[in-house]
Amino acid sequence: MIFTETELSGAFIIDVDRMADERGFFARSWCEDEFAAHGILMPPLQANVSSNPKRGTLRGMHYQLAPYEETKLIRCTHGAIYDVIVDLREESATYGQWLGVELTASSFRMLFVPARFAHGFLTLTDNTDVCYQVSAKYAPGSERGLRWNDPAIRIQWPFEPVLVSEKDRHHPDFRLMIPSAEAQLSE
Ligand SMILES: Cc1cn([C@H]2C[C@H](O)[C@@H](COP(=O)(O)OP(=O)(O)O[C@H]3O[C@@H](C)C(=O)[C@@H](O)[C@H]3O)O2)c(=O)[nH]c1=O
Repeated sequence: MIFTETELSGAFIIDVDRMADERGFFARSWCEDEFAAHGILMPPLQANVSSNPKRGTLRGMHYQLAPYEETKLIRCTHGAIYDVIVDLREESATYGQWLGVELTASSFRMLFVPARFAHGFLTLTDNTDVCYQVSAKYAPGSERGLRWNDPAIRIQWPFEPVLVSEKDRHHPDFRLMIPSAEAQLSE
């Protein structure tokens, strides 16, 4: 696999390393050793599939609180998505910043989402399927979300979504943690 770290540390774009022959190609899409070599320890505890008949469907932006923080490995298996993550690690130099990556079924490209990031996607075509493995179990009481159009984050989506769940339309305003005056003075 070919790992490219993004400007949000710990988040990787991962391309498959194709071994082609007359039948097509073979490639790994996950490998414990290769992930560990990039500092990623990700026991896949659950794998999910998300089917989206309509272009413009938006799911997100989701995360789970400790101790159920999840890493996720996202892949589009039919159609195309604009996949977005937001760094929610308060101690991070890129806290509050977002990153968007187009993932298409034909590119086989994946996005690795570190723990303590919000994640969501917008479907770019009809009949888009997304498969992803996650490193923690589903913990409904620890689920949190921020709105796709939260003014504190200002994600630039390629176009306005046409279908967003009731839950995702009503996530509360996100409050960026402002470093304390004391911490700012000591910088
Ligand atoms: C995520 C999840 C949902 N569910 C149930 C809850 C609900 O009845 C139904 C649909 O749930 P949601 O509306 O939360 O589904 P969805 O909006 O597709 O949620 C997903 O969005 C993407 C962007 C992510 O990153 C995922 O981690 C996950 O949060 O499925 C489970 O049973 N297990 C799960 O792991």
